[in-house]
Amino acid sequence: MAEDMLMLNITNSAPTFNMGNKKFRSPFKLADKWPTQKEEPSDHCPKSPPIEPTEETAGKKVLQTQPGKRAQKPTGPPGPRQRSQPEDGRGEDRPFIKTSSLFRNNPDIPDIHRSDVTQVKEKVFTSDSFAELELHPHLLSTLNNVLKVTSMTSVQKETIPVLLNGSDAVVRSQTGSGKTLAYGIPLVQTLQAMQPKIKRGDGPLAVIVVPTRELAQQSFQIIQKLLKPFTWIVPGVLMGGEKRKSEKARLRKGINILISTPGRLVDHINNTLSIAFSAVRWLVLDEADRTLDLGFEKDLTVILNALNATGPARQNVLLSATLTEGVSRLANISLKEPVNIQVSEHSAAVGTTPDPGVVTPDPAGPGLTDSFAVPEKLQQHVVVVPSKLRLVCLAAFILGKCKFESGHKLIVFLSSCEAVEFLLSLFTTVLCGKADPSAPPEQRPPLAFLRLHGNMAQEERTEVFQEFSQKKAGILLCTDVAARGLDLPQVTWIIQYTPPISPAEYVHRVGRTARIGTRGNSLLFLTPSETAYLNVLANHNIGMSEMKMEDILANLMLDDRFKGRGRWDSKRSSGALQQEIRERATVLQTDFENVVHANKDSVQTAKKALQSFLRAYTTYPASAKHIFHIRHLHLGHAAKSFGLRDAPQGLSSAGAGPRGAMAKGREKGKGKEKRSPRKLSGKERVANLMRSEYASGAAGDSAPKKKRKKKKQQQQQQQAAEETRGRTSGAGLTDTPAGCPYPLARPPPTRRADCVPHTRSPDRTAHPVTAELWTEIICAQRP
Ligand SMILES: Nc1ncnc2c1ncn2[C@@H]1O[C@H](COP(=O)(O)OP(=O)(O)OP(=O)(O)O)[C@@H](O)[C@H]1O
Repeated sequence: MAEDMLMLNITNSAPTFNMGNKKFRSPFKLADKWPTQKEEPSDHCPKSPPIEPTEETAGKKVLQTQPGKRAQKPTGPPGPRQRSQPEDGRGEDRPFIKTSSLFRNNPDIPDIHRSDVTQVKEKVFTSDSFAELELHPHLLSTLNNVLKVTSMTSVQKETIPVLLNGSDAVVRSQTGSGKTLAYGIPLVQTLQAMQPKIKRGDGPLAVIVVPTRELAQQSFQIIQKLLKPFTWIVPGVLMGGEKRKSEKARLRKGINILISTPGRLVDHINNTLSIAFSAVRWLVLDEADRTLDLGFEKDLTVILNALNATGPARQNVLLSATLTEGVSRLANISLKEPVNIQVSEHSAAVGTTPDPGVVTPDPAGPGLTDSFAVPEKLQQHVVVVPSKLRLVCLAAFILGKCKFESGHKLIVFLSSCEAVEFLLSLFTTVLCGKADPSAPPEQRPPLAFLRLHGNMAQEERTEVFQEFSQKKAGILLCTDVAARGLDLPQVTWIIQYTPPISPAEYVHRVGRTARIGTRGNSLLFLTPSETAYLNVLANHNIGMSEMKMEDILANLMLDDRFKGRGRWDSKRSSGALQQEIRERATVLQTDFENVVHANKDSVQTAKKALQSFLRAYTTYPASAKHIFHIRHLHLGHAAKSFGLRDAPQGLSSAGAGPRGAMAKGREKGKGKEKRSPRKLSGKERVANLMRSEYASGAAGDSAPKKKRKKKKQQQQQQQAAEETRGRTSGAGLTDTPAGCPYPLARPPPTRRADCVPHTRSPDRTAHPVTAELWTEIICAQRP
């Protein structure tokens, strides 16, 4: 990545800047960041040697300046000017900082017109009170006094009577609409009324399966509150990361409402003798589309086998904000005459104005029947940012919201655990800096960064989850492990720094804000080559307005730590302002690069983060490959968004980066003998990508290969035995309806669970599987 290079000389002033009615003084002297030439260079900030004025490298111009010399005027679109010595002579003893131009050689940003998508609407609240239901008076008072809810939400009004009636149900309603209570209330009402009274020793009467540990904890807490007056019913949570031994002890004592992640439940089914499902009357699959995903297919099959083997008639409930018709249809044929509950009005016709540039549904998309409702008070935005500018743009947005405004709580979604760790460390170092004790408190709101991803120890995950829940302001950097179900109060902004793997995941991510009728905002980052994704979202009735990158970068004008040449004042032209913004962005990028290149370890961390980003980029489903293809990425520009000055070498070995892809192509072309790995079939590819940090923490997830193989063999034997039991007990397989994913009422087809490789995706979360693909997989596996 031989970009045009600039030499910057950073002045050591701490000026003030006026914007509107805000006046800010930089809390830092820039000398805090860059030592003078007289100082010993620290690890953090290597001394830059004087550089020759101009050189040509690999056919590309490299511009450099020397103190007091004006840089050669660049051609092409305006970039940040070279830094010359300030006229007042300040900063003469500063070293020059080498940085490549951020604003050159970027792809054009296409015009995005306001979309003409009509959003699917859902009314959150009804005027009906819980008192209208015939609930136990203690349950009613718990709702009013402990949970502080009096009137029902729409989904609760529709769902509770159906479930109290004993029917199976498939429930779809928007995020944050109260689905947990929609199943929780009838569940508790039914169980408390059972005669003879439930005893702890009866074991599980209800099994609630949720995809993540945090959601398991959250659901457990809500059920626990509902059970307050009914002390004889014992709830319990089983989840990866917790001590199996203590879970086994709790299972031995008895758990009546069992909440679990799929993998950990399977772990106990396989290894805990005291787990018995003979009394189970309820099965709830929350976030059912995720749980029915191929990633959890094997786990769910084991769970259903165990439940079907001994249990009595059972009520099944499937819930999600994104149960597509395909998933519901497949569930319908497995459930016993389920009632389909869908709160949204499905009238929303999507305009198809043929103007060029207008975001319209993709005709090749899944069809309008798969439209998703998003909260009405959610303001959705998109910003198109060239790769090179992504890092500074995200930083500028965070600074704008969390440093110069107060009361903002942000969740930033990234595609890999490594990227989360990397950005946490980089932002903490560069953006937080040292607090200025002399600044008034309102001018230095804390930039509190937290992180949440699947590679963290469970204790820490729990701590972070609770800490962020209680915080009034802060930034949570996370992977999709936080995308589903989590009810984190007062989140004001959802930032999708890397686009979601599917429109459904988009809906769940943005659903962490604007919950239960409150206001919220979301911002989706796309690169110029990814803007077609807006059409895909439009196809699901998701529309948004554009935010300009320049407006986000303008937040840097509030932060004099990243001051440019120091000549700009508010009276000068807008061109000068734009110039200053660009200079500040360059200063900030330089700062990032200096931190990254401070030592070998930090460079290595950045490379790892880049590599994981590239790997995650290869996991978009085939249907989205025309938008998110690794070949569309410019490796050098992507590297810059990880604070790397150049495209790193050697990524090709992972086969992940564009170079990897290109290298393969070259090898092929030269007719080298080295054979490329066998091309995976669509099914294999999807299955390989399935496993992720959604995984349960079951032993198999982290066990070495040999151990996993042994475990797999054991599971196969066990399964074969279970199947034999199923056949002999008359639970025939032959009448399973065609296309049925999970015969919830009877055991699944022979050895189906063995057909799909059970591997972890490196960083990405599981792909949602389309109904068609699902049917294809299931049918292909039929004996
Ligand atoms: N009837 C009600 N009145 C007021 N608040 C409610 C009511 N029901 C639920 N809530 C609150 O709404 C919030 C969201 O509820 P919940 O987490 O169950 O939503 P959800 O539909 O499951 O969301 P997601 O699809 O994201 O999982 C919670 O804080 C819950 O306490």
